[in-house]
Amino acid sequence: MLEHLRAPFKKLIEPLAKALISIGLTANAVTVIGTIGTIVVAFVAGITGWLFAGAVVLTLLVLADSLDGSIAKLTTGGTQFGAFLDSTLDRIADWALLAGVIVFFILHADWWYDISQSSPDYISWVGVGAAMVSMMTSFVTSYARARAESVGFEVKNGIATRADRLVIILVGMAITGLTHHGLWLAIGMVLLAVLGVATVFQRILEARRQMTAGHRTYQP
Ligand SMILES: CCCCCCCC/C=C\CCCCCCCC(=O)OC[C@H](COP(=O)(O)OP(=O)(O)OC[C@H]1O[C@@H](n2ccc(N)nc2=O)[C@H](O)[C@@H]1O)OC(=O)CCCCCCC/C=C\CCCCCCCC
Ligand SMILES: O=P([O-])([O-])O[C@@H]1[C@@H](O)[C@H](O)[C@@H](O)[C@H](O)[C@@H]1O
Ligand SMILES: [Mg+2]
Ligand SMILES: [Mg+2]
Repeated sequence: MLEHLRAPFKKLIEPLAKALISIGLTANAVTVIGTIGTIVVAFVAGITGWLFAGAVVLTLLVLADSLDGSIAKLTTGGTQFGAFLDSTLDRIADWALLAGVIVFFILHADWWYDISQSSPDYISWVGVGAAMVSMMTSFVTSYARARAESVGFEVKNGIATRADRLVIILVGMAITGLTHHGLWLAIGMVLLAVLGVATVFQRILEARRQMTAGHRTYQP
C-alpha cells in the first residue's frame, strides 16, 4: 500500500543522505549500522517496556534502510553486493522488531493490561501468537519475491509489503507506549498476521499467473 510513496519519500530524505555522505558514511556502513541499531533498540524496548521511545528511535533506524539506497544512488550508483546486503539484513531487522514485540508481551503481560479490573493475560498470548505468524509471513513474503526473481519473474505485489508492515509494528508500539494498553499492539499484531497471510497468498497466485503465462518480467 505504501510502496507508491517510495519516490516522494526518497525526495524528502535526499538532503539527509547528502549530509551523511558529507561526513564520510558509505551506503554499506549505513545498512549495517541501521540493522545493528534496530536489533539493540527492539530488544531494549521489549525488555524495558519503553515502547513509545523505542518506536521513535526505531522509526529513525528504519529510515536508515531508505537512506542507504539514497546514499548508494548518489555515490556508487548502487552495487550488486549492496542490494544483496540490504535485502539480507532487512530480514534480520524484521526478525528483531517482531522478537522485541514478543519479548514485550511475555515480560509485561501483568502490568500493561489494566483495561479492566481482571488481568486479561490471554491478550498477551494472542499478541505472541499473532507476532509469530507475522514473523513467518514477513519472511515468506520476502522469500517469495526473491525466489521468483531468481527465475526471472517480478512478484512484489501484496497488501502488506515491507513499508506497510513496518508502519503497523511501529504505530502499534507507539500507541501502546502512550496509552499503556497492550491491547493496541495486540490488535496491530493480529492485523499484521491477517494481512501477512493474505500477502503470501497474493504473491503465490501472482507467481503462478506469471509463470503460467511464461513471460519473464524480471531482469536482475
Ligand atoms: C520521527 C519521529 C516519529 C515518531 C513516531 C513514532 C511512531 C511511528 C509511526 C510511524 C512509523 C513510520 C515508519 C516509516 C516507515 C518507513 C519505511 C521505510 O523507510 O522502509 C524502508 C524501505 C527501504 O527499502 P529498500 O531498502 O528496498 O530501498 P533502498 O532505497 O535502500 O534501495 C535499495 C537499493 O539501493 C542500493 N543499495 C542499497 C544499500 C546498499 N548498502 N547498497 C546499495 O547499493 C541497491 O541498488 C538496492 O537495490 O523504504 C521503502 O520501502 C519505501 C517506501 C517508503 C514509504 C514511506 C511511508 C512513510 C509513512 C509514514 C512516515 C512517518 C514519518 C517518518 C519520519 C519522517 C522523517 C523525515
Ligand atoms: O518483498 P517485501 O518484503 O514486501 O519488501 C521488501 C522490498 O520492498 C525491498 O525493496 C527489499 O529490499 C526487501 O528485501 C523486501 O523484499
Ligand atoms: Mg535500503
Ligand atoms: Mg532494505
